[in-house]
Amino acid sequence: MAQHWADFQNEIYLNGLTGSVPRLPTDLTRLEELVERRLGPGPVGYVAGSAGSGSTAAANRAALDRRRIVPRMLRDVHQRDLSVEVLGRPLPAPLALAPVGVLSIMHPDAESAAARAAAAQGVPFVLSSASSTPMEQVAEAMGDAERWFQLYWARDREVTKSFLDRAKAAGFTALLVTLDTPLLAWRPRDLDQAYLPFLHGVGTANYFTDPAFQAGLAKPVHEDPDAAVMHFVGMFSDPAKTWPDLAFLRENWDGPIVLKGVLHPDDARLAADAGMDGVVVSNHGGRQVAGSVAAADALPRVAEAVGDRLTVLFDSGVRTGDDVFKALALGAQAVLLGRPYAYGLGLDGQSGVEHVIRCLLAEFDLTLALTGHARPGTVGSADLDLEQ
Ligand SMILES: Cc1cc2nc3c(=O)[nH]c(=O)nc-3n(C[C@H](O)[C@H](O)[C@H](O)COP(=O)(O)O)c2cc1C
Ligand SMILES: O=C(O)C(=O)c1ccccc1
Repeated sequence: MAQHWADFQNEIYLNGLTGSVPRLPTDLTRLEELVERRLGPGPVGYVAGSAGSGSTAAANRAALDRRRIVPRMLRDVHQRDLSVEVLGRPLPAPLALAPVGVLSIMHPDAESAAARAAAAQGVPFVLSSASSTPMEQVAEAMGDAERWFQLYWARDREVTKSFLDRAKAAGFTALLVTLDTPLLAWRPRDLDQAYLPFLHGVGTANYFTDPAFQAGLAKPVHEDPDAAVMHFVGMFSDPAKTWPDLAFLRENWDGPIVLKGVLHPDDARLAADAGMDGVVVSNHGGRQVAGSVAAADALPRVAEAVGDRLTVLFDSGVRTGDDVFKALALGAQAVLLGRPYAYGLGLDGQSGVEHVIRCLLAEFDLTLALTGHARPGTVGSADLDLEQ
């Protein structure tokens, strides 16, 4: 598999011989501006936006930028292998695509295109509960790649049970339960543009096709779609949940369960005590708590607390191959990527997402090589400058 990313490096480099530039930039931080030009301010505002005045999203970047890598020399890096084991399964690289809801605002093929891209590159795709396409349909697009399902833990127990049953039947193996969104945060960019896609029914496909959800409606969805949307808004998450409630999920899901949105080491310990298999250290890409600790600052503290008991994954702010490297050095086993692949989707559908995955992993592969590593497993805190 390592060869695969190296082939892409060669392909992009050899373009230089013929002067043919890549279809999309290889610096993934440039995609947001391009997609804004293509799709306008509404959809991009929703994806790029974050909580409050954006301080958490900025802190996520600052915490990654602040860490500096100290490269080592003469360590035989001519052959590299990016593969890792996560939740007991082999992955070709320490990367998965994060659950991103409402993807049809970026591209009509939405989650199916992103899932096909992930499958083509062999990386897991985490399907959001709030997808624009029903989970059964996306699962069909996923081929042999790992299928992970993100659960918004609904107020209605019957809907949660139905989602778990459907996800199981559709071949999803791991469950990521998002804890940081009991309510949607104050997001001025969306409020000021009056752009809230789910109020128009985008991202409700799993709910509107669900018999348990339908049972809670006075009239069928097609007879009163506005009432169905309001029902979704009121029940998709539940601010009354507490730690003992996790027993219900543990009883109703056979595969690994990972809690997404853990930032405090004590919460990570509670996750382990509740029989969970992992955590995603994440602040939802800065979209939930304005003023929150940067995810990369929380990561080493969580890894220190539970790294020997739980799988520790990371997201929020990853944009480059060296960010992936830094996350591993801070204690993550793999990272999830959010906005950049949504922008790739907006610019060029499935191939745009594939471009993003290939660029990120080609750059990560080079970062490994240039810092003296032949595989991700040897990366650790000794690779970072302790002064930072
Ligand atoms: C437009 C958008 C929608 C999202 N929807 C979900 C979702 O449905 N479920 C979820 O757990 N996280 C969701 N997230 C958060 C991502 O899973 C992830 O935590 C975040 O995007 C990572 O940060 P990054 O975008 O800086 O990579 C969403 C993020 C964005 C940008
Ligand atoms: O926008 C988000 O961050 C998110 O998680 C979400 C929640 C509900 C519907 C769509 C997206």
